[in-house]
Amino acid sequence: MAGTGVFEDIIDGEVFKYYTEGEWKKSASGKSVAIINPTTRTTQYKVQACTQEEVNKVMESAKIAQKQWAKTPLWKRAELLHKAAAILKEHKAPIADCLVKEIAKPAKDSVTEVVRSGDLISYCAEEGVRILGEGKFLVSDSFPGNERTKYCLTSKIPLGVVLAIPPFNYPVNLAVSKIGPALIAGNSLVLKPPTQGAVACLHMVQCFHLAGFPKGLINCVTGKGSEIGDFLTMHPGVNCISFTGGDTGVAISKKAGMVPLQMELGGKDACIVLEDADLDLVAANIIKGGFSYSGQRCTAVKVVLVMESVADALVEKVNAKVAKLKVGPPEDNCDITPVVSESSANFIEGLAKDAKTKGATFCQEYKREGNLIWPLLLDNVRPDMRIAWEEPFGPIVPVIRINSIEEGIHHCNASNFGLQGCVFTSDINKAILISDAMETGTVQINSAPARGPDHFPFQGLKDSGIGSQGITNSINMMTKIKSTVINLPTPTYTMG
Ligand SMILES: NC(=O)C1=CN([C@@H]2O[C@H](COP(=O)(O)OP(=O)(O)OC[C@H]3O[C@@H](n4cnc5c(N)ncnc54)[C@H](OP(=O)(O)O)[C@@H]3O)[C@@H](O)[C@H]2O)C=CC1
Ligand SMILES: O=C(O)[C@H](O)COP(=O)(O)O
Repeated sequence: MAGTGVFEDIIDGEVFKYYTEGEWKKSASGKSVAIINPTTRTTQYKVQACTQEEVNKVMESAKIAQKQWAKTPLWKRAELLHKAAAILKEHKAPIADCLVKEIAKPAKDSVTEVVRSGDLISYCAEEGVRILGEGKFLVSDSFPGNERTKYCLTSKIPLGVVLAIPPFNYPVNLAVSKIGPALIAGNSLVLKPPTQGAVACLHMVQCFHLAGFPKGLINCVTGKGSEIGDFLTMHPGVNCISFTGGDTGVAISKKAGMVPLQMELGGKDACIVLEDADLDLVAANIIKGGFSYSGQRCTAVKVVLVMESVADALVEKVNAKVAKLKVGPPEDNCDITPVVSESSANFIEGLAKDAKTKGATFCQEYKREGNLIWPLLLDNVRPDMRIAWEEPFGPIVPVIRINSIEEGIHHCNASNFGLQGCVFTSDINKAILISDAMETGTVQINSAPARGPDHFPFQGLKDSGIGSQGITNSINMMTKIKSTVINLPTPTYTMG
């Protein structure tokens, strides 16, 4: 039950509090934001609608706490992160239950997300101690015309206050993928969780609180992004923004000040299938890649580009697997659960209707009950259909038949997105050539796109993002370089 046991402090009546100064607080706004359960379509939880004044205080608190935290030994930072990871995993059940109720994530996937998040935090701690524990030592005479009279010591220092904004579909995992690197690098953290997923995030924040992090170091403000978001991202107290979500990120990148940005945005991940592909493997990966969590993954397979000669056989195999997908509530661990909101379901429906009007082959009847949309494979999709280019973020996968590899690569690269892609073939030489030609941050060979494991670099090109995530890259992105140069009166060379 949310807000009970070790989590009882985070709620007041029926409204969850926000967190700053090491305390759970009620907002002076007197307003709350309802979190609608996608399955029941009724209000499940309520969180505070924080005020701008409260954001100002949070930023000041984070700034003060960061100065002290930057003087905390790396091993101590890591120790606290390991504690938080252990507490998070210890309480995976209530946090997972929040995910089930807030974002209709299947129960077992919800538990997996929380455990994966604990593992991510611990890996952050270990990686941070390694990479932040070393710098560079440069000598001047490696540059022409110089004697060895200068020693340059460089180190990675924190940026200051990191603003973390995760999306609804991995509210815990994509929060800690920002929090862990920020903290181990010596930064303080202000988290603005997605409205759908906010209560799971607040429970996660309580785990950091119980681990004993310094007051003011970690803060969590709640409220609709459309209401409080701009005030946060344009706040002068912010020294770095790490955002994951949709087009909102593009708007933020135009409003933010002179601060480092880490943006993971939308995707239209293409799955290119060659004639020599293992079609059983392909079909299994289209199901896993295209329909997991009802397609609400930025790395979902979002368009299949299959050689005409094997298209019929592939579509038949995929349809047979679609028929076996369990559709229903997340509590029953169904494969296909309600999408996150009515607006999302309406958007998906619009794409399906457009495809229908323009002549796509519906391999299944379109069916929807509330936010629950039955899995749909669309064959004979053409480039004039919206589904060929737009990101449904739903259980609908378009198939475009191609007659050459070049045609597949062209469609993939004509997209404004460039997150991931995948190619299925038994010829590794062709796979590498195609991977090199695909303008995406990652190409998976003979498997569906995926961000995990979380220590792999993860980046979007073009409209899919700025910078690179993955634990090591995130830690480095949340630091800057400081140089100290020692000037000697006369040249000296260290002798053996
Ligand atoms: N590349 C990646 O790794 C991922 C990309 N995505 C993409 O995100 C979309 C779906 O996720 P979704 O959560 O709906 O994305 P949104 O962009 O709508 O929201 C992402 C986050 O931004 C917040 N937000 C909204 N408006 C503002 C604002 N003006 N300023 C600051 N923050 C704001 C949201 O808060 P609130 O919920 O209160 O509106 C939420 O926490 C899809 O396009 C998907 O592809 C999603 C996950 C991962
Ligand atoms: O935002 C997303 O959808 C996630 O980055 C996908 O992560 P996964 O590929 O590990 O499920």
